[in-house]
Amino acid sequence: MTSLPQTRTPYMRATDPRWIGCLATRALVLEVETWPKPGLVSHIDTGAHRDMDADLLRLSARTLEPFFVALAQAGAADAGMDRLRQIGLAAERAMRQATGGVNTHRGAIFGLGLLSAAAGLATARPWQGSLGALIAQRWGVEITATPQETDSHGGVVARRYRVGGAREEAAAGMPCVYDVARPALAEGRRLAPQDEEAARVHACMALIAAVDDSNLLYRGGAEGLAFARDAAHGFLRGGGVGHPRWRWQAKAVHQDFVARNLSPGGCADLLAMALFTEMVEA
Ligand SMILES: CC(C)(COP(=O)(O)OP(=O)(O)OC[C@H]1O[C@@H](n2cnc3c(N)ncnc32)[C@H](O)[C@@H]1O)[C@@H](O)C(=O)NCCC(=O)NCCS
Ligand SMILES: Nc1ncnc2c1ncn2[C@@H]1O[C@H](COP(=O)(O)OP(=O)(O)OP(=O)(O)O)[C@@H](O)[C@H]1O
Repeated sequence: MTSLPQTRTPYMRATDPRWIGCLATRALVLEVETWPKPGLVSHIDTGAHRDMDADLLRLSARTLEPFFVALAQAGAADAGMDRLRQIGLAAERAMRQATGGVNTHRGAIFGLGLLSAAAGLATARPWQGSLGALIAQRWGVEITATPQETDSHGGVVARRYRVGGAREEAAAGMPCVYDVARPALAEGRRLAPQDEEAARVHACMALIAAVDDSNLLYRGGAEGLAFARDAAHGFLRGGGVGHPRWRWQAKAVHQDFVARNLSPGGCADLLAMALFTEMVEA
Protein backbone atom coordinates (compact mmCIF):
# COMPACT_ATOMS: atom_id res chain seq x y z
CA MET A 1 0.00 0.00 0.00
CA THR A 2 1.32 3.48 -0.86
CA SER A 3 1.88 5.71 2.16
CA LEU A 4 0.17 9.06 1.81
CA PRO A 5 1.11 12.39 3.35
CA GLN A 6 -1.60 13.37 5.87
CA THR A 7 -2.30 16.85 4.53
CA ARG A 8 -5.83 18.13 4.34
CA THR A 9 -6.50 19.78 0.99
CA PRO A 10 -8.30 23.14 1.10
CA TYR A 11 -9.73 22.12 -2.30
CA MET A 12 -12.33 19.75 -0.77
CA ARG A 13 -15.53 21.05 0.83
CA ALA A 14 -16.48 17.70 2.35
CA THR A 15 -13.78 15.90 4.29
CA ASP A 16 -15.74 13.70 6.73
CA PRO A 17 -16.69 10.31 5.19
CA ARG A 18 -20.13 10.53 6.85
CA TRP A 19 -20.74 13.88 5.18
CA ILE A 20 -19.47 12.56 1.83
CA GLY A 21 -21.93 9.63 2.09
CA CYS A 22 -24.74 11.97 3.04
CA LEU A 23 -24.06 14.16 -0.02
CA ALA A 24 -23.97 11.14 -2.36
CA THR A 25 -27.44 10.13 -1.15
CA ARG A 26 -28.59 13.76 -1.37
CA ALA A 27 -27.44 13.87 -5.02
CA LEU A 28 -29.49 10.74 -5.81
CA VAL A 29 -32.59 12.24 -4.17
CA LEU A 30 -32.14 15.54 -6.07
CA GLU A 31 -31.93 13.59 -9.33
CA VAL A 32 -35.26 11.90 -8.54
CA GLU A 33 -36.85 15.28 -7.67
CA THR A 34 -36.35 16.50 -11.23
CA TRP A 35 -39.13 16.59 -13.82
CA PRO A 36 -39.47 16.17 -16.76
CA LYS A 37 -36.48 13.86 -17.36
CA PRO A 38 -37.16 11.91 -20.58
CA GLY A 39 -38.28 8.35 -19.82
CA LEU A 40 -36.94 8.45 -16.26
CA VAL A 41 -38.58 8.06 -12.86
CA SER A 42 -39.33 11.23 -10.88
CA HIS A 43 -41.60 12.46 -8.08
CA ILE A 44 -44.24 13.18 -10.77
CA ASP A 45 -44.39 9.87 -12.66
CA THR A 46 -42.54 6.63 -13.34
CA GLY A 47 -41.57 7.36 -16.96
CA ALA A 48 -40.80 4.23 -18.99
CA HIS A 49 -40.48 2.06 -15.85
CA ARG A 50 -43.02 -0.41 -14.51
CA ASP A 51 -41.02 -1.80 -11.61
CA MET A 52 -40.01 1.35 -9.74
CA ASP A 53 -41.23 4.75 -8.56
CA ALA A 54 -39.83 7.76 -6.70
CA ASP A 55 -40.46 6.22 -3.26
CA LEU A 56 -38.49 3.11 -4.21
CA LEU A 57 -35.61 5.25 -5.55
CA ARG A 58 -35.61 7.34 -2.34
CA LEU A 59 -35.58 4.15 -0.23
CA SER A 60 -32.74 2.80 -2.35
CA ALA A 61 -30.79 6.08 -1.99
CA ARG A 62 -31.14 5.96 1.83
CA THR A 63 -30.12 2.29 1.90
CA LEU A 64 -26.93 3.12 0.00
CA GLU A 65 -25.71 5.94 2.28
CA PRO A 66 -23.64 3.73 4.67
CA PHE A 67 -21.97 2.14 1.64
CA PHE A 68 -20.98 5.54 0.24
CA VAL A 69 -19.56 6.33 3.71
CA ALA A 70 -17.61 3.04 3.65
CA LEU A 71 -16.32 3.83 0.16
CA ALA A 72 -15.16 7.28 1.30
CA GLN A 73 -13.38 5.66 4.27
CA ALA A 74 -11.80 3.07 1.98
CA GLY A 75 -10.67 5.83 -0.38
CA ALA A 76 -9.12 7.75 2.54
CA ALA A 77 -7.18 4.57 3.40
CA ASP A 78 -5.96 4.40 -0.24
CA ALA A 79 -7.77 1.10 -0.89
CA GLY A 80 -7.34 -0.64 -4.22
CA MET A 81 -10.12 -1.58 -6.63
CA ASP A 82 -10.59 -5.05 -5.07
CA ARG A 83 -11.71 -3.50 -1.78
CA LEU A 84 -13.91 -0.89 -3.50
CA ARG A 85 -15.50 -3.65 -5.58
CA GLN A 86 -16.26 -5.68 -2.42
CA ILE A 87 -18.09 -2.71 -0.89
CA GLY A 88 -19.81 -1.94 -4.22
CA LEU A 89 -21.10 -5.52 -4.52
CA ALA A 90 -22.36 -5.43 -0.90
CA ALA A 91 -24.17 -2.18 -1.77
CA GLU A 92 -25.77 -3.86 -4.81
CA ARG A 93 -26.98 -6.73 -2.58
CA ALA A 94 -28.42 -4.29 -0.02
CA MET A 95 -30.14 -2.36 -2.84
CA ARG A 96 -31.78 -5.52 -4.22
CA GLN A 97 -32.83 -6.62 -0.73
CA ALA A 98 -34.41 -3.22 0.01
CA THR A 99 -36.19 -2.97 -3.36
CA GLY A 100 -37.38 -6.57 -3.70
CA GLY A 101 -34.86 -7.28 -6.45
CA VAL A 102 -35.26 -4.12 -8.57
CA ASN A 103 -32.17 -2.52 -10.14
CA THR A 104 -32.77 1.00 -8.88
CA HIS A 105 -29.18 2.24 -8.70
CA ARG A 106 -26.60 -0.23 -10.01
CA GLY A 107 -24.91 2.30 -12.29
CA ALA A 108 -25.16 5.00 -9.64
CA ILE A 109 -23.52 2.80 -6.99
CA PHE A 110 -20.56 2.38 -9.34
CA GLY A 111 -20.15 6.03 -10.41
CA LEU A 112 -21.10 7.78 -7.15
CA GLY A 113 -19.26 5.05 -5.24
CA LEU A 114 -16.02 5.78 -7.07
CA LEU A 115 -16.53 9.53 -6.63
CA SER A 116 -17.11 8.98 -2.87
CA ALA A 117 -13.92 6.94 -2.69
CA ALA A 118 -12.05 9.69 -4.56
CA ALA A 119 -13.48 12.32 -2.18
CA GLY A 120 -12.10 10.23 0.70
CA LEU A 121 -8.72 9.85 -0.98
CA ALA A 122 -8.54 13.61 -1.67
CA THR A 123 -8.66 14.25 2.09
CA ALA A 124 -5.56 12.11 2.59
CA ARG A 125 -3.40 13.23 -0.35
CA PRO A 126 -2.65 16.69 -1.70
CA TRP A 127 -4.77 16.95 -4.81
CA GLN A 128 -5.80 20.02 -6.79
CA GLY A 129 -7.52 18.31 -9.73
CA SER A 130 -11.08 17.05 -10.04
CA LEU A 131 -12.41 13.94 -8.30
CA GLY A 132 -12.87 12.38 -11.73
CA ALA A 133 -9.21 12.91 -12.58
CA LEU A 134 -8.30 11.34 -9.24
CA ILE A 135 -10.39 8.24 -10.08
CA ALA A 136 -8.58 7.94 -13.42
CA GLN A 137 -5.17 8.39 -11.83
CA ARG A 138 -5.63 6.05 -8.84
CA TRP A 139 -8.01 3.35 -10.12
CA GLY A 140 -8.26 3.87 -13.92
CA VAL A 141 -5.93 1.01 -14.87
CA GLU A 142 -7.65 -1.42 -12.49
CA ILE A 143 -11.11 -0.40 -13.74
CA THR A 144 -10.05 -1.04 -17.34
CA ALA A 145 -8.40 -4.34 -16.41
CA THR A 146 -11.60 -5.72 -14.78
CA PRO A 147 -13.30 -7.96 -17.35
CA GLN A 148 -16.65 -6.72 -18.62
CA GLU A 149 -19.56 -8.80 -17.28
CA THR A 150 -20.99 -10.87 -20.11
CA ASP A 151 -24.57 -11.31 -18.94
CA SER A 152 -25.37 -7.79 -17.65
CA HIS A 153 -27.39 -5.51 -19.94
CA GLY A 154 -24.32 -3.26 -20.24
CA GLY A 155 -22.21 -6.30 -21.17
CA VAL A 156 -24.61 -7.37 -23.92
CA VAL A 157 -24.62 -3.83 -25.35
CA ALA A 158 -20.83 -3.45 -25.06
CA ARG A 159 -20.34 -6.52 -27.28
CA ARG A 160 -23.03 -5.64 -29.79
CA TYR A 161 -22.31 -1.92 -30.23
CA ARG A 162 -18.69 -1.62 -29.06
CA VAL A 163 -19.41 1.06 -26.44
CA GLY A 164 -17.57 1.31 -23.14
CA GLY A 165 -20.43 2.37 -20.84
CA ALA A 166 -19.99 3.10 -17.14
CA ARG A 167 -16.52 1.53 -16.82
CA GLU A 168 -15.00 3.49 -19.70
CA GLU A 169 -16.55 6.70 -18.40
CA ALA A 170 -15.04 6.12 -14.94
CA ALA A 171 -11.60 5.04 -16.20
CA ALA A 172 -11.43 8.22 -18.31
CA GLY A 173 -12.13 10.44 -15.25
CA MET A 174 -15.87 11.01 -15.83
CA PRO A 175 -15.61 13.35 -18.86
CA CYS A 176 -19.40 13.47 -19.26
CA VAL A 177 -19.70 14.83 -15.71
CA TYR A 178 -17.09 17.57 -16.15
CA ASP A 179 -17.36 18.44 -19.86
CA VAL A 180 -21.09 18.00 -20.38
CA ALA A 181 -23.20 18.02 -17.20
CA ARG A 182 -21.35 20.64 -15.13
CA PRO A 183 -21.25 23.27 -17.93
CA ALA A 184 -24.91 22.52 -18.72
CA LEU A 185 -25.90 23.02 -15.07
CA ALA A 186 -24.15 26.41 -15.17
CA GLU A 187 -25.84 27.31 -18.46
CA GLY A 188 -29.22 26.20 -17.11
CA ARG A 189 -28.77 28.52 -14.12
CA ARG A 190 -27.96 31.43 -16.48
CA LEU A 191 -31.01 30.69 -18.65
CA ALA A 192 -33.43 30.13 -15.76
CA PRO A 193 -32.10 31.94 -12.69
CA GLN A 194 -33.52 30.86 -9.31
CA ASP A 195 -34.78 27.55 -10.75
CA GLU A 196 -32.52 24.68 -9.75
CA GLU A 197 -34.88 22.07 -11.14
CA ALA A 198 -34.67 23.77 -14.55
CA ALA A 199 -30.86 23.61 -14.40
CA ARG A 200 -31.07 19.86 -13.66
CA VAL A 201 -33.45 19.28 -16.59
CA HIS A 202 -31.09 21.26 -18.87
CA ALA A 203 -28.12 19.14 -17.76
CA CYS A 204 -30.12 15.92 -18.19
CA MET A 205 -30.93 16.91 -21.81
CA ALA A 206 -27.29 17.85 -22.51
CA LEU A 207 -26.22 14.42 -21.22
CA ILE A 208 -28.77 12.56 -23.34
CA ALA A 209 -27.56 14.48 -26.41
CA ALA A 210 -23.95 13.42 -25.77
CA VAL A 211 -23.71 10.07 -23.96
CA ASP A 212 -23.60 6.52 -25.37
CA ASP A 213 -26.02 5.35 -22.69
CA SER A 214 -26.05 1.55 -22.47
CA ASN A 215 -29.62 1.60 -21.11
CA LEU A 216 -30.86 3.39 -24.25
CA LEU A 217 -28.95 0.96 -26.46
CA TYR A 218 -30.29 -2.06 -24.58
CA ARG A 219 -33.91 -0.93 -24.77
CA GLY A 220 -33.94 0.78 -28.18
CA GLY A 221 -30.83 -0.30 -30.11
CA ALA A 222 -28.84 2.17 -32.23
CA GLU A 223 -32.09 3.62 -33.53
CA GLY A 224 -33.35 4.29 -29.99
CA LEU A 225 -30.09 5.98 -29.04
CA ALA A 226 -30.17 8.15 -32.20
CA PHE A 227 -33.81 9.11 -31.56
CA ALA A 228 -33.02 10.05 -27.95
CA ARG A 229 -30.01 12.16 -28.93
CA ASP A 230 -31.92 14.01 -31.66
CA ALA A 231 -34.82 14.75 -29.33
CA ALA A 232 -32.50 16.13 -26.63
CA HIS A 233 -30.56 18.17 -29.23
CA GLY A 234 -33.87 19.58 -30.51
CA PHE A 235 -34.81 20.69 -26.99
CA LEU A 236 -31.44 22.41 -26.51
CA ARG A 237 -31.46 24.01 -29.98
CA GLY A 238 -34.88 25.48 -29.17
CA GLY A 239 -33.31 27.39 -26.27
CA GLY A 240 -33.41 24.70 -23.58
CA VAL A 241 -34.75 25.95 -20.27
CA GLY A 242 -34.38 29.53 -21.59
CA HIS A 243 -37.54 28.99 -23.66
CA PRO A 244 -40.68 30.37 -21.96
CA ARG A 245 -42.50 27.04 -22.50
CA TRP A 246 -39.51 24.85 -21.72
CA ARG A 247 -41.37 22.61 -19.30
CA TRP A 248 -44.03 21.72 -21.88
CA GLN A 249 -41.36 21.01 -24.46
CA ALA A 250 -39.41 18.81 -22.05
CA LYS A 251 -42.67 17.06 -21.13
CA ALA A 252 -43.32 16.31 -24.83
CA VAL A 253 -39.82 14.76 -25.14
CA HIS A 254 -40.50 12.77 -21.96
CA GLN A 255 -43.77 11.43 -23.41
CA ASP A 256 -42.02 10.47 -26.68
CA PHE A 257 -39.45 8.46 -24.70
CA VAL A 258 -42.17 6.71 -22.67
CA ALA A 259 -44.07 5.84 -25.86
CA ARG A 260 -40.88 4.19 -27.21
CA ASN A 261 -39.98 2.56 -23.85
CA LEU A 262 -36.67 4.48 -23.78
CA SER A 263 -34.95 5.36 -20.50
CA PRO A 264 -31.49 6.95 -20.20
CA GLY A 265 -30.58 5.51 -16.77
CA GLY A 266 -26.86 6.22 -17.32
CA CYS A 267 -27.61 9.91 -17.90
CA ALA A 268 -29.64 9.98 -14.66
CA ASP A 269 -26.61 8.57 -12.84
CA LEU A 270 -24.29 11.12 -14.47
CA LEU A 271 -26.63 13.96 -13.45
CA ALA A 272 -26.48 12.77 -9.82
CA MET A 273 -22.68 12.51 -10.09
CA ALA A 274 -22.42 16.08 -11.42
CA LEU A 275 -24.56 17.36 -8.52
CA PHE A 276 -22.37 15.44 -6.07
CA THR A 277 -19.12 16.89 -7.46
CA GLU A 278 -20.60 20.40 -7.24
CA MET A 279 -21.39 19.85 -3.57
CA VAL A 280 -18.04 18.26 -2.69
CA GLU A 281 -15.49 20.13 -4.81
CA ALA A 282 -14.64 23.71 -3.93
C1 LIG B 1 -19.57 -1.35 -14.11
C2 LIG B 1 -20.94 -1.72 -13.57
C3 LIG B 1 -21.79 -0.44 -13.67
C4 LIG B 1 -21.54 -2.85 -14.38
O1 LIG B 1 -21.97 -2.38 -15.56
P1 LIG B 1 -22.30 -3.17 -16.86
O2 LIG B 1 -21.83 -2.33 -18.01
O3 LIG B 1 -21.78 -4.58 -16.80
O4 LIG B 1 -23.87 -3.24 -16.97
P2 LIG B 1 -25.19 -2.92 -16.17
O5 LIG B 1 -26.24 -2.98 -17.21
O6 LIG B 1 -25.38 -3.79 -14.98
O7 LIG B 1 -25.06 -1.43 -15.60
C5 LIG B 1 -24.71 -0.36 -16.37
C6 LIG B 1 -25.26 0.91 -15.73
O8 LIG B 1 -24.34 1.96 -15.96
C7 LIG B 1 -25.01 3.17 -16.24
N1 LIG B 1 -24.55 3.65 -17.58
C8 LIG B 1 -24.95 3.27 -18.79
N2 LIG B 1 -24.25 3.90 -19.76
C9 LIG B 1 -23.40 4.72 -19.14
C10 LIG B 1 -22.41 5.64 -19.59
N3 LIG B 1 -22.16 5.83 -20.89
N4 LIG B 1 -21.71 6.30 -18.67
C11 LIG B 1 -21.93 6.12 -17.36
N5 LIG B 1 -22.86 5.26 -16.86
C12 LIG B 1 -23.58 4.57 -17.74
C13 LIG B 1 -26.49 2.85 -16.20
O9 LIG B 1 -27.03 3.14 -14.95
C14 LIG B 1 -26.55 1.36 -16.40
O10 LIG B 1 -27.68 0.78 -15.83
C15 LIG B 1 -20.93 -2.01 -12.14
O11 LIG B 1 -22.23 -2.34 -11.75
C16 LIG B 1 -19.95 -3.05 -11.61
O12 LIG B 1 -18.99 -3.50 -12.20
N6 LIG B 1 -20.21 -3.39 -10.38
C17 LIG B 1 -19.38 -4.26 -9.59
C18 LIG B 1 -18.99 -3.56 -8.30
C19 LIG B 1 -17.84 -2.59 -8.49
O13 LIG B 1 -16.87 -2.84 -9.16
N7 LIG B 1 -17.93 -1.45 -7.85
C20 LIG B 1 -16.87 -0.47 -7.88
C21 LIG B 1 -16.83 0.39 -6.68
S1 LIG B 1 -18.30 1.15 -6.23
N1 LIG C 1 -34.55 8.37 -12.02
C1 LIG C 1 -34.19 7.25 -12.62
N2 LIG C 1 -35.06 6.59 -13.40
C2 LIG C 1 -34.69 5.46 -14.03
N3 LIG C 1 -33.46 4.90 -13.98
C3 LIG C 1 -32.54 5.49 -13.21
C4 LIG C 1 -32.88 6.68 -12.51
N4 LIG C 1 -31.78 7.07 -11.82
C5 LIG C 1 -30.82 6.18 -12.09
N5 LIG C 1 -31.24 5.22 -12.93
C6 LIG C 1 -30.38 4.14 -13.42
O1 LIG C 1 -30.97 3.32 -14.43
C7 LIG C 1 -30.68 1.95 -14.22
C8 LIG C 1 -31.97 1.16 -14.35
O2 LIG C 1 -32.47 1.25 -15.65
P1 LIG C 1 -33.25 0.04 -16.33
O3 LIG C 1 -34.37 -0.39 -15.43
O4 LIG C 1 -33.57 0.46 -17.75
O5 LIG C 1 -32.10 -1.04 -16.40
P2 LIG C 1 -32.09 -2.57 -16.33
O6 LIG C 1 -32.44 -3.05 -14.96
O7 LIG C 1 -30.74 -2.89 -16.85
O8 LIG C 1 -33.17 -3.01 -17.42
P3 LIG C 1 -34.75 -3.30 -17.50
O9 LIG C 1 -35.46 -2.71 -16.29
O10 LIG C 1 -35.12 -2.65 -18.79
O11 LIG C 1 -34.86 -4.79 -17.53
C9 LIG C 1 -30.09 1.81 -12.85
O12 LIG C 1 -28.83 1.20 -12.93
C10 LIG C 1 -29.99 3.22 -12.29
O13 LIG C 1 -28.69 3.52 -11.82
